[in-house]
Amino acid sequence: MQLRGKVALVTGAAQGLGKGFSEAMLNRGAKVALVDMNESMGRETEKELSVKYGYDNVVFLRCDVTNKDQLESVFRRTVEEFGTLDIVVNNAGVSKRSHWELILEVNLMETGPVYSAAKHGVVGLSRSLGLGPHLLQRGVRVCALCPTQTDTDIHPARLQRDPEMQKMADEHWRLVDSEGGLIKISQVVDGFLQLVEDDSKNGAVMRVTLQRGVDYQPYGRGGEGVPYTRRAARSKLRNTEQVSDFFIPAWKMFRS
Ligand SMILES: NC(=O)C1=CN([C@@H]2O[C@H](COP(=O)(O)OP(=O)(O)OC[C@H]3O[C@@H](n4cnc5c(N)ncnc54)[C@H](O)[C@@H]3O)[C@@H](O)[C@H]2O)C=CC1
Ligand SMILES: CCCCCC(=O)CC\C=C/C=C/C=C/[C@@H](O)[C@@H](O)CCCC(=O)O
Repeated sequence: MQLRGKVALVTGAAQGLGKGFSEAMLNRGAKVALVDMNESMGRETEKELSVKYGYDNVVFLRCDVTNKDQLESVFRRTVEEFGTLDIVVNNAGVSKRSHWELILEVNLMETGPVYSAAKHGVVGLSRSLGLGPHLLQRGVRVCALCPTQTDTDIHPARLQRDPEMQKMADEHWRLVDSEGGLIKISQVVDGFLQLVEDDSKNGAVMRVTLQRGVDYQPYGRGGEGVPYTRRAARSKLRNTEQVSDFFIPAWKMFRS
């Protein structure tokens, strides 16, 4: 997909990876709706990117993605603002204090596993949507991008106000060091652009790591997903057994 003239909606776009993805698409001639719950940082980013890429090409829309009404509204407003919507980047993720403190209050030890379980859910959902027949038939691709530890504010560097938090932050940084440090946002953005621009990638799960750079998570088959073509979409509708690795067992059970 050529990005020039396309319209994208990016959640969590005020900073970090979301801002990086937004800027990369603007740089290639797309228009971007920056969606974020952090109004002050969102406005700052809107101003910065508007000055660089044109006021007509960038808009900030405040939204907490956990609020269904707000989320529906930003989709509507993006189309009102730019006339259409081609790309959605579901990037918003919990960051820093509010969520960390909430989770820590509940149970310090649960933080890692809960985060990891939630992210596995996103991968499963993306593959299921991408490889299923319904979106494919409409020409919609869905992919997941899994970067390793990246240099953004999500890391608990500043949680050093009490000893427990300090301990957790130390453990976190030990893990990061053992993996060779943080990867740069620009390296993840390079992977992101490949995923968006290459129409043959659908249901794919891209990894970006220090060790291997950009590669794809292999699955039983179709690790890089299934190329989108109208023919593939039609054949998928005829042969539902090909739908996805996740869907197949349930489908077989249902038929027997
Ligand atoms: N930085 C890293 O090492 C990695 C990050 N990720 C994921 O990438 C995504 C982006 O992370 P970073 O850029 O590192 O984080 P970040 O903390 O730098 O930025 C996250 C942005 O999302 C926004 N946000 C959070 N909750 C929101 C909500 N409910 N509604 C709207 N906006 C919300 C925040 O205001 C912030 O602007 C997250 O989903 C994260 O889990 C994945 C792998 C590695
Ligand atoms: C203690 C819980 C921390 C949870 C929040 C974060 O740290 C934010 C960072 C988000 C995701 C980090 C993912 C890291 C993955 C690496 O462990 C993994 O990519 C290493 C893979 C190495 C390889 O396969 O070559």
